[in-house]
Amino acid sequence: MVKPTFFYAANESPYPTQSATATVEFLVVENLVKAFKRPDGGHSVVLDGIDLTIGPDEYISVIGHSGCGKSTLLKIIGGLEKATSGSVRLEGREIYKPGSERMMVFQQYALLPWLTVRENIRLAVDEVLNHASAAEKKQIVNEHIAMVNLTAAADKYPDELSGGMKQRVGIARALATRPKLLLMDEPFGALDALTRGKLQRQVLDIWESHRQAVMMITHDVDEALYMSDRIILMTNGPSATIGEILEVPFPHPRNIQELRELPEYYELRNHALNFLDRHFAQED
Ligand SMILES: Nc1ncnc2c1ncn2[C@@H]1O[C@H](COP(=O)(O)OP(=O)(O)OP(=O)(O)O)[C@@H](O)[C@H]1O
Repeated sequence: MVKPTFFYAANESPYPTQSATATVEFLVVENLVKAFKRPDGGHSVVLDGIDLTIGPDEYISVIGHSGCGKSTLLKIIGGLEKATSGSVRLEGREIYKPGSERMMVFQQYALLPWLTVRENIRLAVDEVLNHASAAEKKQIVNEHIAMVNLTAAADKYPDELSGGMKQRVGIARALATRPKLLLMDEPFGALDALTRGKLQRQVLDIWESHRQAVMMITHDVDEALYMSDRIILMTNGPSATIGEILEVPFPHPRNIQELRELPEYYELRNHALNFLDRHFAQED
């Protein structure tokens, strides 16, 4: 795929406009269309021709204006929603229902309130890693509780936890089942700036040491630049598609303060913000 040069004339953008090809094909989305039935009997086309290829250890962010279809795309990849046409293949196999190799983390934590932190994570591990021994499962649960710094809160119930702690449980729960693909829908969206920064760092630490494919929806360009390898910029709905894909060339592990010193960081940031402004203006 085309590498950004960072300095280009306005009409000579080096960024691809429709599709991206990762070096190794892991997840392949091809000509994906999603239409919802309207109450008047007609159809609203939400996603119109999404083409995307993601590698097995890539961190991808998806950005676009509210309502353009980001969550719908994530749900189709998660198997929670069916495509109207087109295909989604994971390691060559068509996706048509949820599967344990794909785990989702939502903005609202979706924890079971009558179970403790440990029990919430254990339940998911029991469901997915059913061939592991009891001792192995216990170790996996403890390891993931420690990864997100929740050992001291392991026996607390969700309503005894802060929002950031609940989100850490949701992330630990998803990671503990060892999915090949982690799908996160605005995972830090409900958190205050300080908690958000800490949790972004924790998720990056985990990902940098246990690489897997991640697809994360965010509204925050800085978050996308800090965390991901590529940023998918969606056009506005209806009939949204991929407008551009930005490659983020900074090596991991990343340091947010160092990134903020780089002119390239601001080139990419401005490019993404200008893309969003342009599309917002078109909608008006
Ligand atoms: N089950 C459904 N039935 C009908 N329309 C739906 C359904 N789910 C989503 N939509 C519509 O599809 C469009 C895209 O919704 P979606 O939630 O995917 O957008 P989004 O980009 O994730 O938005 P946001 O950033 O606000 O979360 C919206 O117009 C929404 O109303």
